[in-house]
Amino acid sequence: MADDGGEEDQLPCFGQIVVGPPGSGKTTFCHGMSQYLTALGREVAIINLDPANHGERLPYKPAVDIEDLVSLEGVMSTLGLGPNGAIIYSIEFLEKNLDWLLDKLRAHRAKYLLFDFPGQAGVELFTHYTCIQNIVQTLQKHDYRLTAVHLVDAYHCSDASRFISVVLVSLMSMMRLELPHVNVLSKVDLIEQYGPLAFNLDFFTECTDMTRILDYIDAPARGADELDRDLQGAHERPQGDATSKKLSRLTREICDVVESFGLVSFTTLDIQDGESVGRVLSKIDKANGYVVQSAAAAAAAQQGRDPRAAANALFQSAFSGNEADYEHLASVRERHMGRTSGDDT
Ligand SMILES: Nc1nc2c(ncn2[C@@H]2O[C@H](COP(=O)(O)OP(=O)(O)OP(=O)(O)O)[C@@H](O)[C@H]2O)c(=O)[nH]1
Repeated sequence: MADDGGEEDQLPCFGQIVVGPPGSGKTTFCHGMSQYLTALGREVAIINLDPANHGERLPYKPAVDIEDLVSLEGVMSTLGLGPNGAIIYSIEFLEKNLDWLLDKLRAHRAKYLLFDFPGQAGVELFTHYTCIQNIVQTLQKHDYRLTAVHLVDAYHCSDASRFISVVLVSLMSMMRLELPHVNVLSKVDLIEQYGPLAFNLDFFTECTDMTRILDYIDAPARGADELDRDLQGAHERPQGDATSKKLSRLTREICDVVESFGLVSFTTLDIQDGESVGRVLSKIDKANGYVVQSAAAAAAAQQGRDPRAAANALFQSAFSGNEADYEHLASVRERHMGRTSGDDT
């Protein structure tokens, strides 16, 4: 069934695996990204692999829906599992029935695919189970060229401990999925609401100097001046107990691990801002090679004056070059952060 190798199976198929913690904006991203891609002239199919996502929770109409294979409510009532256990069971059930998915996808091979993965139970699914890895590897074997898009709510920048945790989860998802990877700080339009950040936004997007954030543990939403005052006061206070010393050593080690891999960095996203979505897409296209394929197609179609190929070629030239990233970060700071960031690094 799955390995028949019809003619359409010979063509590579491009897409995105959208992952991230619960509420990070995955479903909204799939919906917004599909609208953006459609406007660019790409035909899109959204594949809903989150069994908890159905009915009114879904803003888009999925081309393939895991609900047609396994019902979350059915699993919960039949096996007496809670929501997390039922999601894990459902994804493992999908892994065992991958032919079902491959068959469903066959009708959409000519389209650009967006896979909406579950967030609930998401961390366990990556750390303790191999089902998502196996699903992704099988798709790759069938020439699905995918970029993992890992969304993290920008809210986590407002607290040092939380930020270290999400960076670690991002690193882990990069290592476990083994896909081209784009990490995204979502909902950046809300960042000003969380109060002053300890550092400029570039600190959180680049993640190159993680150990500097250690001083801000348990000191959320305070600027550098305020923190300096507190740290001076701390010298006069008795040292913390053995547990907190161990905890702070562990946190330092985690930061060292993240830094020494040198893999994690983020790009920012406001899903309602087309320019912001376009920047994220340009990174995704570079990561999975779509940009190369589409350039070749554009060149081939130029003689035939295919308008879709021309639009894609225009898109590429508009979003090539790293200078644009710096300009974009500056514009995010100006629009959404005002003077809320601290240390001017
Ligand atoms: N302001 C703002 N809100 C956003 C953005 N992206 C998502 N949201 C909101 O964040 C909430 C959660 O978004 P979802 O798309 O449901 O998140 P999810 O990751 O799919 O959630 P789970 O399926 O529970 O894992 C919704 O209320 C969205 O409207 C954004 O860029 N800006």
